[in-house]
Order: sequence, then C-alpha cells, then structure tokens
Amino acid sequence: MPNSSPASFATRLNQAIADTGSVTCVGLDPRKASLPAPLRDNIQGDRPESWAAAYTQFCCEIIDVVKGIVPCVKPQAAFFEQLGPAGMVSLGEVIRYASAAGLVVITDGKRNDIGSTATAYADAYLGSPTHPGPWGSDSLTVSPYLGRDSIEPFVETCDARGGGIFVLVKTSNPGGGFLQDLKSGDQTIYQTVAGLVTELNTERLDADGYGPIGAVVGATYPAQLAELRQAMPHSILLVPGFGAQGGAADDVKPALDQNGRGAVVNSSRGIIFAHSRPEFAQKFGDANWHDAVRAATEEMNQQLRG
Ligand SMILES: O=c1ccn([C@@H]2O[C@H](COP(=O)(O)O)[C@@H](O)[C@H]2O)c(=O)[nH]1
Repeated sequence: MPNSSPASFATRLNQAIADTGSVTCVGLDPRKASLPAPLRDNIQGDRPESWAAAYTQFCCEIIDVVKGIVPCVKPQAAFFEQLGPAGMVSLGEVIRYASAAGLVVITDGKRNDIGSTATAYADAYLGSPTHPGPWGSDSLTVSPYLGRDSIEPFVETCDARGGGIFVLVKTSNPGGGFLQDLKSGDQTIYQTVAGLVTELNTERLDADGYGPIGAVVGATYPAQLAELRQAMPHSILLVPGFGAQGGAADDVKPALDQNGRGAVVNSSRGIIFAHSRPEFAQKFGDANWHDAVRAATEEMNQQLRG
C-alpha cells in the first residue's frame, strides 16, 4: 500500500470537470437488445460469455470516444450482473479501462448493508488511482436506508483511500416519493438524509469546500434539486434522469455551483444508444454508432454549458 496521502475524491472530480469543461457523466448501461448491429451480429448463440465480451467492447469503445470530453463515467452494475459471472468480469474490465483512460469512475450499485457488511462493499468499490480498491472504482452509489452506522464504514474508506460515495437522497423515479417525501417530524425523509450527508462531510472538506460524500438527486425533480443544492453545499451532486427520463438542461442547472462545478449530470441511453434516437438514426445509424455517441455527448455538453 502506498504511503502518500490520497487526493480527495471531490478534488479529483471537480478537477476533471474543470479540465474537460464538462459536467456530463456518461452512463454505461449496456443492454442486449439495444447494442448496435455490428456488435450484436458478432454474437454466437446466447452464451453469457459472448454477450459479456460484446459489453466490454461496446463500453471500452464508448470510453475511447468520450475520454477527454467528459469528466466521468457511471457503469450500471445491474446490466453486467444480469449476465452472471461473465458480466462481472466485464464490469471489472470496463472500470479498469475507464480509469486508465483518465476518467473518474462512479460505480452505480446502490449498495449497503449493516455496518460490518458495508465495510466489505466499501473495501470492494472505493479508492483512487494512488490507493485503488479491488474493483479499481473511484466511487459507489449507496443506499441510506440502513441508517447512519451503515454509511460510516464507507466514509472511513473514503478517508483512507480518497474514494467517494453518492448517497441516494432524492431519486429520479416517479415512485421515489413513496418513502423519500414522507414526513418525519418537521422534515421529509430526503431532507433528513441530506442533513446526515452534510454533517458527515463537514469535517472532511477540501480547499474548494467539497467533501467525499456526494448525493444522488434526480433531474426529474428540479424544485427539490435547487433546494438540495442549498441543503448540501459540500456535496457533489450526481444528477440522473437527464434525457431519456425527461430531465432537461434548465432543470439541472441549479445543481451547479457558482463556478459551474459541484455536480455531474448523467445520461445513459441518450448517449450510448444515440444511434437509434430519431434525430440521430438517419444521420448515423448502427454502422456509425461511435459518431452518434460523440455527437450526443457534444450536444449534451453544449446544452449544459449554455
Ligand atoms: O435516482 C436514480 C438513480 C440512478 N439512476 C440510474 O441512472 C441511469 C439512468 O439511465 P438513463 O438511460 O439516462 O435514464 C440508470 O443506470 C439508472 O439506474 C437513475 O436513473 N435514477
């Protein structure tokens, strides 16, 4: 284990935003039915190993297109897990490839458990280039549902390795309010979680005032996004729900701080399957899917800069 201090996760992610001039996070959510035809056509039978190889190729070629023009990628563990063990090998390859390409990696696993088990998840997924964990990921999405003592092991690993977490505060799905909007005392559950996130960050701020504990807040709830930006001034926000789920540039701008940093906005289907979006399909189509990925990424960058 190296003995130098790891650079903080928030510092690295905000630096990547500054270096690329982008707050776009490209979601890596490979799906069999949506892969471009040139990749699907190579699959022999329905063996998970064949699909896993196609997922690796697809995601690594996306990484080649977007490196240098976005700060981070977010592999969605579910789509890799769906293929069984071969999918997990693919996930590992994609994380390592993204990291070697200089991208900050946010693994979207929405993990958590009782504290002693949470320690194992933290050990697995959190780290930094100088202090990597086994998966080589910089950060992980984490559920707050098991309470404060389930979050603390992640925070300790963030401290030790320079990793980060994104706690689910206000998710983008239509049914998220079923629990998150419930009142507990004079606060909603999501406000209570936001309070915990801010409290845990306070002792851990970098020179720009950001800590390692980020928060997931959906683009589909713009009023709460603005509210939560104020409530969690020390958190980098991970904002999913842009594009395919209906979130637009004006909805997500309140997530950014006065320097245009402090948040990353995720789009998965809208970028990686851009070859089949009506506005791109005719121009690019399956054969030129890399160009469609580039065009969709540049379009999103432009919309978020505007
Ligand atoms: O509140 C949340 C938390 C996570 N997600 C994840 O983000 C992507 C969104 O994909 P799109 O194709 O851009 O809709 C996906 O991996 C979700 O699991 C979210 O959407 N909302």
